Amino acid sequence: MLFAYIFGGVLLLVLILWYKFAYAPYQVFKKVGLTSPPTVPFFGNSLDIFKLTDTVAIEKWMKIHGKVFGYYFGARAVVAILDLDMLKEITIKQFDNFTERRKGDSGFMYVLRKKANVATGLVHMDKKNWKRVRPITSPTFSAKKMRMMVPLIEKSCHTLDEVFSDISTKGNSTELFRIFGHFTMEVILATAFGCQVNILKGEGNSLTEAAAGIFSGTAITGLSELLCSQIPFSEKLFELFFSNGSKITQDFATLKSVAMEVIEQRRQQSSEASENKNVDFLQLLMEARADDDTGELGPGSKQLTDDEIIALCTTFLLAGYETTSNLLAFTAYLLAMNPDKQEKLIQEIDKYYQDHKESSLYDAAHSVEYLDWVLHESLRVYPPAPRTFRICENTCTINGVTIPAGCYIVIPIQVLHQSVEHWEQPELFRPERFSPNEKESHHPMCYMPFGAGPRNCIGMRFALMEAKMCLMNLLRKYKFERAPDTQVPLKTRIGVTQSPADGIFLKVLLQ
Ligand code: HEM
Repeated sequence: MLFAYIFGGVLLLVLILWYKFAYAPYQVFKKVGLTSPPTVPFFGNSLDIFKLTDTVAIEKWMKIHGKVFGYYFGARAVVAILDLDMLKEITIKQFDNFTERRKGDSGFMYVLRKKANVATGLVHMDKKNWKRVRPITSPTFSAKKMRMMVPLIEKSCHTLDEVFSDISTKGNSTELFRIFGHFTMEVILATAFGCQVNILKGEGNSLTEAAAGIFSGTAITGLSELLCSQIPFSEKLFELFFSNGSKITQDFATLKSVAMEVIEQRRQQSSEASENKNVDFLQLLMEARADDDTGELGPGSKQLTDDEIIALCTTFLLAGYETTSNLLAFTAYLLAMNPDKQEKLIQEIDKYYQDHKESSLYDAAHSVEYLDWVLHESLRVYPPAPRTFRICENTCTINGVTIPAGCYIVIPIQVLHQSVEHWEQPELFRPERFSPNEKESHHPMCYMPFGAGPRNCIGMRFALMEAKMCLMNLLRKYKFERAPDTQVPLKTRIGVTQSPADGIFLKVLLQ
């Protein structure tokens, strides 16, 4: 009798587990007639994603299931969309139903932020808060405001020049991804945290260490999302595991306390003459700040709390540092591998300076058209953000496809950029694709390195300005050359961003 009870109990438990982890989550697409690859209990299709990366897995599934299909990341239902008209509906026309990108109030990063008391930044912000905060933040990225930050970027460009001068005399190949990483870290810490650091010259401090620590922590976000999708109490486990004393929690806390200190200092200096004022994101966001810092601002409020300012600056660091260093490193690689294109760019730069001897770096960087094409083509070949997401708020039907409420939509940027349907010989680096004549012939939705619609990358203008100034300064003097240890073809690592898997080894030569 006892045996029968135990057997019955075990059977019931197995049935419940099977229903919870192997059956119920995987009915979403069947109900609306969307095809999806076969699932593995608990994991859904995530094992393929861990093995291949989502970009490669989507390319593989697309060949079987077409331009719109579903897959499961753990228990999370994700719809992959490669149909350009549908993408336009989702990112632009029906934006109000697809405003959110990812659930900001779950996962490993959320737990860390919560522990360090750092609020959610723009990237993961929910619809209500995003609708209030984005319009306040957007003006800080206007062309006029960006220009005010030029001196901060120029400073790091000059230091980078010294580093390159040193490298070029040695004549051997150098790993450039790390160096560009130091450059973009310096720039973002100066512009977002108001802190002048000299990482390019090998000087670190608690802030640079904290920023680097947070980046190493993002490596486990995929696994944490899988657990959170299946097991609701996973966050509690993370909270226990990453105690207040853990390194990464401390790193978040360091960023917060540095930013808080700078805010306090600036407030004390606020009575000083306005020409002494620092102009950086922190300052611009502070000027949009509420006097009454209760944190209870209404939906129409045009002001930010201190917590929101710090969360935004942390987001700028997370979203802007690695993406821009990837762009610079990939561009250097592509120029070295395509010497004719590099030669043309150098000639265009020389020609510009012959006619404008006294030009500022900013003006030069924005006047040489070919540099713009080169960067756009580099972003097409190796998009630093290889995908982005939206969440479907209410069940809807677009172009005959029903998308259930709560589903994530993945926009596979990298796959779109490499599609033979949209690009002739997509594997070739051909900046001329972005000349005014050719540009018109592309559907706007097949190229979106900075995303699309009202929730696109807020830092696009800043990233392009920084990359242009950096390359313009370097290519006046130096050129990149393939070395015996340059990896061909280049292997990339696709995590939160796409980066060179083993660095970028190139020679840097004086022209
Ligand atoms: C080459 C460099 C960069 C690339 C390729 C890039 C790419 C992207 C992409 C694809 C998105 C998602 C857009 C969407 O879902 O439609 C995004 C969002 C975002 N990016 Fe960038 N980004 C870059 C640099 C920066 C910089 C320098 C900053 C800040 C200073 C920044 C801040 C942000 C923020 C805050 C968001 C979220 C916007 C929102 O949800 O309203 N990014 N970026």
